[in-house]
Amino acid sequence: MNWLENLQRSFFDWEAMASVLPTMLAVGLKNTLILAASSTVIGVLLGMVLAVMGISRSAWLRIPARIYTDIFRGLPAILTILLIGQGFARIGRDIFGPSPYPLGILALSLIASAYIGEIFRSGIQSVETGQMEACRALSMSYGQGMRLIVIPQGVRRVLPALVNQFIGNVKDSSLVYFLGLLASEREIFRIGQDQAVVTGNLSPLLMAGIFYLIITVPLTHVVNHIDNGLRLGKQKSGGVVSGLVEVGELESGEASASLDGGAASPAFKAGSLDVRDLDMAYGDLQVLKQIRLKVEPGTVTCIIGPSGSGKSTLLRCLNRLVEPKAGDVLLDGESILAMRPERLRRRVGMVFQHFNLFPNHTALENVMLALTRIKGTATSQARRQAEARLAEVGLAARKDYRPSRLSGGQQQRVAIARALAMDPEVILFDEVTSALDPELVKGVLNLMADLGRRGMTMIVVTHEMGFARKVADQVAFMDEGRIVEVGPPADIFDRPKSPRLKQFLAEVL
Ligand SMILES: Nc1ncnc2c1ncn2[C@@H]1O[C@H](COP(=O)(O)OP(=O)(O)OP(=O)(O)O)[C@@H](O)[C@H]1O
Repeated sequence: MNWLENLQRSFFDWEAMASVLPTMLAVGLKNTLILAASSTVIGVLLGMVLAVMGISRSAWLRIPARIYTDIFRGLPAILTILLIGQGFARIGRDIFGPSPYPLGILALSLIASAYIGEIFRSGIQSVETGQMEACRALSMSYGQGMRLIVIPQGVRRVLPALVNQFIGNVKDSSLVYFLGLLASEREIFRIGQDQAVVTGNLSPLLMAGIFYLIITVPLTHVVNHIDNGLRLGKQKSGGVVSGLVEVGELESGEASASLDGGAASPAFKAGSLDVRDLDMAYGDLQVLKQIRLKVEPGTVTCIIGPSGSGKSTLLRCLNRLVEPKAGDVLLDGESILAMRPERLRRRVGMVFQHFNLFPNHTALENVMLALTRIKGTATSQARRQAEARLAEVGLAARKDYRPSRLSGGQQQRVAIARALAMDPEVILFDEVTSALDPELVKGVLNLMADLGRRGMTMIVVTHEMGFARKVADQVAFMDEGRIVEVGPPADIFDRPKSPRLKQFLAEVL
């Protein structure tokens, strides 16, 4: 039993614990939190700068950020603290007085920023490229897209990792004691250690350990909570759609509602397009060759063809998500190459295969965002317009849902409402049903057919031959970067001329 008593005296000397408790609370806890919080705040600010430098296209920014990160992540924390705290002690005393805190905080911040910069950088780079594409298609500049969508999304994703970094700073703050703390500025560890010398046992240090756990354990639970919250999103409206059956029912009901509502809706200010000898290459790979295509106002043009024939690339040239190498495209007689891309994209909207909705915004916010931020529409008016657009696509009741709570078909209809809200003259649809479950395809195609009937100029890259035959005014067949045949659907599907189109139809029909 002797060893048990020994252990008890070493670790559980209640009197020693009770005597150290008030100092621990009043001095240690306060100072530890000051050290950890200030170094985390400075670390976050520096880290954000490092992250932006780290993803910059300029090597002059990227390389210094890399070197900084390698140094401060590679050195042991205690070495950095001693080098900064003692190396700059003289200057520190002249500027800040006798307290070693400012230099300690600086050292902790430099270390933290190297980690936080990497956390931010990976967060920002983990945002899908489609998000930036959607921003650009909504006529945002690169800077606006980064500021409004990509960086906030990246930062949200790494919030849990940032809380972990704060926990790291709480623990690393104990190293500042190596710089020799004033009595009034001792942090948790130093108080525990000093008192352990007085009492001759480890109980005050165990107490210090308990204090660290009191700070860090609840924080790890906060991390989990934040993580869950961010993943699920906040549900603003009352009803939560659950179960496949319900989603399926809503899908068909809402789709037909959109058709009914559509008939009464006003016509669009449809534009014309004239594609003239367009060439485009990715490096040495010639992807578009001498493309010529005329699109009359208020008509639907479907582009069909085998995979890799250049359909998507042609579409992307039309709103300059990629730049053609030669040729021109006239929008209502005006060269799109002479326009600012952002200006062009207000007039030529786009809907993507993978929707590219902004996941941290509700359906309504997705539709409103470009109106308020890019077009400068007043919030109340933008809200009314966005609600009307969502009603048009049959999703008025889902306006407060985030994309993750919507079915694929509903998400795609929100994406169509988002494109419509900009009042474009032309909308480009890039295989918008390819990523949908078969039972959801019909609702989206019905909506598109409805838009076509109401006079929207639409260019639709599609594998849905039934849709092309029924809805298109003209169908263009592409192969190996060329438009091989173009004409009314009846000619293309029933009287194909070229052997290549005949072969393609034989394969897909
Ligand atoms: N960003 C890119 N960089 C390099 N090559 C690319 C890029 N995007 C597409 N390509 C190439 O350009 C060619 C045309 O691609 P595109 O996506 O336009 O074809 P598609 O007809 O739309 O095909 P799919 O029906 O499979 O989507 C393909 O050979 C493709 O590999």
